[in-house]
Amino acid sequence: MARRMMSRLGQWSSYVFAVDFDMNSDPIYFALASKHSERPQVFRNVLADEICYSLHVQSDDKIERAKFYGGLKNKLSKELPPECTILEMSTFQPNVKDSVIKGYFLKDASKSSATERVLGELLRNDPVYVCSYLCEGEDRQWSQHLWSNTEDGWGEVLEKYCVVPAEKPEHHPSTLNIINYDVFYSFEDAYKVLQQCVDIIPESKAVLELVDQRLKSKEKTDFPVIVIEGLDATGKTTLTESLTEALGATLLKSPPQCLSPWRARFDTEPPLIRRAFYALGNYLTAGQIGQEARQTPVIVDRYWHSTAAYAIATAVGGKLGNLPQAGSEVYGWPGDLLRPSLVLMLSLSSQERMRRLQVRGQDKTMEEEELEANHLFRQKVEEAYQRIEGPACVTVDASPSPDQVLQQVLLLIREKCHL
Ligand SMILES: Nc1ncnc2c1ncn2[C@@H]1O[C@H](COP(=O)(O)OP(=O)(O)OP(=O)(O)O)[C@@H](O)[C@H]1O
Ligand SMILES: Nc1nc2c(ncn2[C@H]2C[C@H](O)[C@@H](COP(=O)(O)OP(=O)(O)O)O2)c(=O)[nH]1
Repeated sequence: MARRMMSRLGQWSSYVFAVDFDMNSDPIYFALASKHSERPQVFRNVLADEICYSLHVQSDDKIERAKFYGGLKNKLSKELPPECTILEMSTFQPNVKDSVIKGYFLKDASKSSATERVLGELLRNDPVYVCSYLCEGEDRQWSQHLWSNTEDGWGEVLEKYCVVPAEKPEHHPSTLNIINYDVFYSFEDAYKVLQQCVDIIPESKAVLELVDQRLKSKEKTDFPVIVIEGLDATGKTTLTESLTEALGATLLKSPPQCLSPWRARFDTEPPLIRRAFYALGNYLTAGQIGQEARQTPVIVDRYWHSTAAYAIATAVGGKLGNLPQAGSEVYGWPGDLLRPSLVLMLSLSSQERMRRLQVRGQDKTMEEEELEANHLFRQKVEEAYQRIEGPACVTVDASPSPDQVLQQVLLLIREKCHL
């Protein structure tokens, strides 16, 4: 396995390695070469005399890659010495979609053999991991050595490459694998992921059986379909309930009630599997919308915008500016997913939203924790919401009283949906 991954420099000369030393700045980019092209400052300014390792998950099966990578950080944090810093790392071909291999860069200041022992154990037990050792030679040049493991520990150096600085690519590596890894743009693509999970996640079978019985949704609906979107505690539940009453509408939500028994289970899975679950939830809801919109207007509490916005914001590392540009295909609407008549996005100041979260007092979901703790994540979710098209969302100020928000929204619906 290790040989296959790093067999020939030719295969790797087109790859770049990105290491996130700091969440709020660009990664450090470096490449491998057969000889040093210039004195690489690439690490001088970030590494003292630590020993560094790069650890990748290399498998042709994307479910296996997702599962191994999903559990790896936890494993490393538990087993490595505390002086060993674990940094996100991507190996990719600049601007080549689907080319990203995710891994970790370990800066080991522990001055002990514990790190090598843990990595050796990892490589012996799971051949899906590939590990390299980076060091600075006497000539003060950096090189990367692919290590194989043998029964009694680290084996001989398999391949040695020179580490040289690499240009910052046009697109942040985390944007290269969004399609069909973080966001699914067809029923088929999402369905296939859960089909491949049946052996490792038994609950997938029950979800697929429900999805197989879903109602087929039509392109056009007889009555308007209005989706209410927004961050947690912006007032979606309050508004959707009063709106349903005011319009004599049917209230639906995504993921639909029938998936509730499995939601918490899939929330613990890596993005590839979790987002496929939510995508299938949207298709189930679409079938219900199609049926209900024959008799009444339909109000939906979260739908495609939530699925795509949270997935994109979670996938894209680093700064807000790393999000794919507006107009990118990642913000497109799935061609086979029912389109609503109107999507309203409730907008609220952070302070008022936090106040409402506290007042509500419910447990916070993992993503709510993230939204609260991480201003940058929240900004990315809000920005991604705004960039999604087909239809785009219309922003509504949710800070007035519940009744004033309701009146404002009824006016908008009358204007846009002629209700
Ligand atoms: N317009 C409003 N003004 C003041 N408080 C509000 C308003 N709308 C909702 N609230 C209160 O804010 C809290 C959150 O509201 P709600 O549960 O409707 O938000 P939500 O968007 O559905 O949250 P989540 O997405 O996390 O379920 C509740 O305590 C609710 O009573
Ligand atoms: N509904 C929905 N929620 C999603 C999706 N992807 C991520 N989330 C996050 C958003 C929220 O932080 C969290 C809870 O969503 P919610 O639908 O408001 O849950 P609930 O609290 O109403 O049951 O899940 C998604 O695809 N759909």
